[in-house]
Amino acid sequence: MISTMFDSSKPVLSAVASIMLMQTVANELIPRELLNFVQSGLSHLFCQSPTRFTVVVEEFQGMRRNHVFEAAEAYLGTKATVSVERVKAGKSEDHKKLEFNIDRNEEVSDVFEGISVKWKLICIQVDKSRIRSYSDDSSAVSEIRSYELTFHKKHKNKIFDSYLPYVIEIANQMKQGNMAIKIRSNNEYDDYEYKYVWNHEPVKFNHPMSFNTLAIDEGLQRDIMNDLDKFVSAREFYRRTGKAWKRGYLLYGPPGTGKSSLIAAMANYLNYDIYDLDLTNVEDNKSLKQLILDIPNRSILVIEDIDCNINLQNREEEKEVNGDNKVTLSGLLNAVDGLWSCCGEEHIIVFTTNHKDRLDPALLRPGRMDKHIHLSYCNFSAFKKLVINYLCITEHELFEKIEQLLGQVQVTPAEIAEELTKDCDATECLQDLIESLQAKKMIKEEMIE
Ligand SMILES: Nc1ncnc2c1ncn2[C@@H]1O[C@H](COP(=O)(O)OP(=O)(O)OP(=O)(O)O)[C@@H](O)[C@H]1O
Ligand SMILES: [Mg+2]
Repeated sequence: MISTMFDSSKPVLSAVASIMLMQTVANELIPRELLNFVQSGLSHLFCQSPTRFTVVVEEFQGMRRNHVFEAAEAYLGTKATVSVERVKAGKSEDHKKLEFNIDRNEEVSDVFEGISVKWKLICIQVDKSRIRSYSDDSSAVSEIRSYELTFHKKHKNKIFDSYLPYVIEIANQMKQGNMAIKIRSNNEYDDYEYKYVWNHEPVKFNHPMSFNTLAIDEGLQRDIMNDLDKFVSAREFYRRTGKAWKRGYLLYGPPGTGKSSLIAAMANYLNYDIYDLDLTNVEDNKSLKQLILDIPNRSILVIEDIDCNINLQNREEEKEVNGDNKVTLSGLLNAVDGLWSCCGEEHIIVFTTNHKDRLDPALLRPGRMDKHIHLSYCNFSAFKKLVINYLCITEHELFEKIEQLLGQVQVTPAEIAEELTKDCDATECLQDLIESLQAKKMIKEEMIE
């Protein structure tokens, strides 16, 4: 709840006298905590300058936490470390970084588009037995907290229309950035609904793959990263054009070329949660719709091996083959295209396949998946990246030979990674790799003959 207080311009003597008299009476009759609360409000009212305007942001709206309070708390935490002398620090298991909060009665100054504002955390101690408790547990609040935001009253509109929304937006971004990535899959059977749902307890996504460790062609990597950057900063574009803020990627290529690794790198780069959809656990199109609707903003929906996961190849036949009770390709396309056009924001959809040629043309049509990314066999630039990751070297006399062989045989990054993880020194690893590449080359030559 945000409430506002106008400043009184003139402290009036008689008013003060009345207050003193009331105070004496009140001391006798009113609980001390409530009195403190009233006193603090009154003194504030009389001491402020006539040009100031104050917005009070209370921690609770009825029984619920106030989102503006939470946003202010997160936003001011970062400001506090530079502008006040005492902060509170904390970190929970779900968070990647430390979080800071300002302490009670601390003031934090901020400047927004040339407007100076002041925030203050007001805490009123109360006896738990005398107030309605905000939570059931024994650590129920024993103080009433609120932030007071004070500024020149001529900036009232700007503060309401731009500054407070800005604080909320920044707090949201910080919250997203600080949350550890989670992965969910639809492998939890709901005994009441008789179907699989997203597992309630998400698993922490600890995959270390990043764009620094992913070994793909440098140009391709730059292109993908630019595409992701453009996507996340395009809120205004999507709003203006009325398009759903989502982007679809089709990753295709042989096994072991890094499709799943690229998904992990994307999730780590964007800090998005992963929703790994197993189509074999989806009963019908209706369940699919529900699963997709349940995916929150800033998530990546992954459907791996789309070609062999389910019979999605031929839409003409799908009615006869699947009837109405199964997931069909059009059901999938409608769920992805239709639903997300009206619900949610910042969704990325990734399909992977080893056989792009087996996919229904409806999936490949321009505009369906925004970007088709071909992950292929290892070239020399990708190899050098793998060597840096696995052997921590950037140069070696055997590189020339390897570069030559990589131009002659097809080998996946996964196969090279396997050679480089052998328990031996760099030279031995590279020699073993050369031998295996030469063996591949011989097999290839024999097949041609
Ligand atoms: N481009 C790559 N960069 C770094 N490591 C890679 C790359 N490709 C594969 N690897 C290594 O090989 C392993 C398997 O790769 P990954 O699972 O990403 O392949 P995939 O293309 O998804 O294969 P599949 O088609 O079988 O699902 C990874 O765990 C990683 O160690
Ligand atoms: Mg994979």
